[in-house]
Amino acid sequence: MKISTYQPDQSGLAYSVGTTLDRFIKSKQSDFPFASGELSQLLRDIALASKIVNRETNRAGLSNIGGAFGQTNIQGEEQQKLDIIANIRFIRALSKGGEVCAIVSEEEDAVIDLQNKSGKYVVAIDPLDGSSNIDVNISIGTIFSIYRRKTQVGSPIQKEDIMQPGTEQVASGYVLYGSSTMLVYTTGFGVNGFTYEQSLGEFFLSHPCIKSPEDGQIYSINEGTQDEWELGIKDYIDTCKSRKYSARYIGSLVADFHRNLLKGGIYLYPATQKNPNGKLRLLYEANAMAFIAEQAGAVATDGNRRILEIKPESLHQRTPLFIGSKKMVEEAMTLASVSIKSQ
Ligand SMILES: O=P(O)(O)OC[C@H]1O[C@](O)(COP(=O)(O)O)[C@@H](O)[C@@H]1O
Ligand SMILES: [Mg+2]
Ligand SMILES: [Mg+2]
Repeated sequence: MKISTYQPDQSGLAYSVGTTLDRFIKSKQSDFPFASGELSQLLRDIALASKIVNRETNRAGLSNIGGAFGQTNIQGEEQQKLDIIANIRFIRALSKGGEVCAIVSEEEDAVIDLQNKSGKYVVAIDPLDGSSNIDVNISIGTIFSIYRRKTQVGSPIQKEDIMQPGTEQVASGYVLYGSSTMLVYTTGFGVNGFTYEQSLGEFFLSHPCIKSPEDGQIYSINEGTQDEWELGIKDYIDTCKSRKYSARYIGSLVADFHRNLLKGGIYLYPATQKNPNGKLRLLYEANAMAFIAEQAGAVATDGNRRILEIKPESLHQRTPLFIGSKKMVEEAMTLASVSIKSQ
């Protein structure tokens, strides 16, 4: 009887592509000396909710879940039905999972206190990112930030549990509902991407140890607001154009960020007259992406400082966001500061 010894994947990567998310989370627990499995469970809860939202987005055109919901959120934005559905699905999964004590959501005016006496974690979430693209079958996403609460577990939720700078995140990530569905996250030990295999209902490791190129030739900005940009931003975009860089703007932060993270590029959403503090929200958009960016060797700033160092003052506060390849963001910021000095 012939016996051949199994030759495991020779890629030399710590984790062979094809590892399930579950196994990966389990194996990464060793990164945390005092790990008790709660963060792992929380990541699984987010993955579960994203599978359900993925199903809803895939069939949005078939069922009556496309279109507006007929009410606006605290930011005055018209909520889409899928915004509401995603919000409900994630809140339900996080509350059922039992690891979370409070949730900050783009679609909720106030902090949701889950009355969970044993929950250690606070989650800030953008249940559906890129809402303007929902009904036109363009990539959309979900963005999440995870913090450990600061006050005693079981005690009433305090401001200090919620208003934490991005440097305090224990994990962050996003789900991209695109031509394929991906979950990309970090726990502070690098960035890994998982692709959803619909027929098996599993996320598989497809992009281990993501590193963002230091430089790139892609810029992502809504040029429709260029008359309102600071001089330096205009100069930088003109420089990109003079170098024949590619303009790529999907209008979904998750999708624009993901492309630029892998290929090299910069996403810019500066202050405008309509959004004097920028458009993106610090707690559940900018912080999560900034943590991922920095863990992948990229950069995220509001024009003056690291996004992660901003001390939050209000739940839905906005911030200008310049995020992407190190050399590109640094150059954009240099031009911006030069123009400010010359004014
Ligand atoms: O339409 P604009 O002004 O270019 O803004 C697009 C940006 O706004 C957002 O849609 C805001 O996120 P939401 O869709 O979650 O509100 C980002 O995804 C996107 O990058
Ligand atoms: Mg968003
Ligand atoms: Mg949203």
